[in-house]
Amino acid sequence: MAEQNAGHDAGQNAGRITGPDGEPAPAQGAVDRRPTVIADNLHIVYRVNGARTGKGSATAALSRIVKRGSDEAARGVRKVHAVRGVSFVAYRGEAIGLIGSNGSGKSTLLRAIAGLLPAERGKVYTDGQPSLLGVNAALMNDLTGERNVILGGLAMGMSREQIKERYQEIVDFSGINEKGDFITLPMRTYSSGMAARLRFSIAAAKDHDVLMIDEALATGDRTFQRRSEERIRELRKEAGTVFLVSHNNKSIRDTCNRVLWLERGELRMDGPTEEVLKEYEKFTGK
Ligand SMILES: Nc1ncnc2c1ncn2[C@@H]1O[C@H](COP(=O)(O)OP(=O)(O)OP(=O)(O)O)[C@@H](O)[C@H]1O
Repeated sequence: MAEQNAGHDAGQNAGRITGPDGEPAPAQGAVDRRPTVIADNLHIVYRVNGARTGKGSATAALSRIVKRGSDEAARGVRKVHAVRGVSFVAYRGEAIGLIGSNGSGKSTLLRAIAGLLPAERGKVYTDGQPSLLGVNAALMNDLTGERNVILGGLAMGMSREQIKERYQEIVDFSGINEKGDFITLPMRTYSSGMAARLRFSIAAAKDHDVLMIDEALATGDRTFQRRSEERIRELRKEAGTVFLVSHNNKSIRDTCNRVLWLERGELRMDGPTEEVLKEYEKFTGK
C-alpha cells in the first residue's frame, strides 16, 4: 500500500494505519475485505498568500518578502483548514458517496486521496493508482475530441493498442456523435455537458483500482446519468473502489453502498447509504 504525500507532521503517525476511533466496518455489499484507501487522522490546510490585509501595493508585497523569515500570519498567509482529522478505510468493491454542504471539504478530500494535495497532519495510504475524474480533468480544449480520447487514455496508462480497441466504445458511450460528427471538432466547441460526458467516458473505459468522480454526473443529461451510474456499478463489480462526490442524493442512492458525510471538514457520519442519507436529509431539511 503506497503512502500519498506525507505532510510535514506525518511522521508522528508512522506505522499506525487505523484511525483513532478504529476502522469503520465496511458497508453491506462489499465484495472483498482488502483495503484500497486508508485515511488516518487526515488534515488538509490550504495557504492563501496575501489574503490578510488585502493590500496589493508594491510596498506591501515588498514588506511581505522582507518578513519572509517571520511566521506565516505576519507575512499575510491565511490558512484554510479544509479537512479536519478524517479517518476511514475503503475496501475493494465499495462505491462510496461523499456528501456535505458547499465548502465542507469533499473535493479537497478527493484531491488528497489522489495525492494532489499534501497532508498537513495524518496520512493517506492507497493500494494501486487512484484516478481523479473531476469537472476540470485535464483535456486539451484546442484538440479534437478524437485526440483527447487518445491523450486521456495515454494519461491513464493505457497503451495505444488498448485505446484503439476501446476507441469506438468510448465515443459511443459518450454519445458525442449522436447529433453529428462532433468528435472530430475541437473540445472548445462542446457544451459543458458534452465535455463532461467525454471526460467520464474516457475515464470509465479503464478498470480503475480507485476511481474518484467529482460531480461528473451532474452535468450530463438524465439518459447519460443513467448510463454512467450503470458503468459505476460495473466498475465496482470489477473489484475497484469508486468515490463519488455529489449533491444529488438520488445519484448517491442509485450507485453507492456507503456514504461519508463531511461538514466543516469533519467526518460527521460514515455508514450504509440509506442510514447516512436519512440523517443528512434531516439536517438539510429535504
Ligand atoms: N485552492 C484553495 N485555496 C484555499 N482554500 C480553498 C481552496 N480550495 C478550496 N478551499 C476551501 O476549502 C474548503 C473546502 O472546499 P472544497 O472545495 O473541498 O468543498 P466541497 O465540499 O467540495 O464544496 P462544494 O460542494 O461547494 O463543491 C472551503 O472552505 C474552500 O473555501
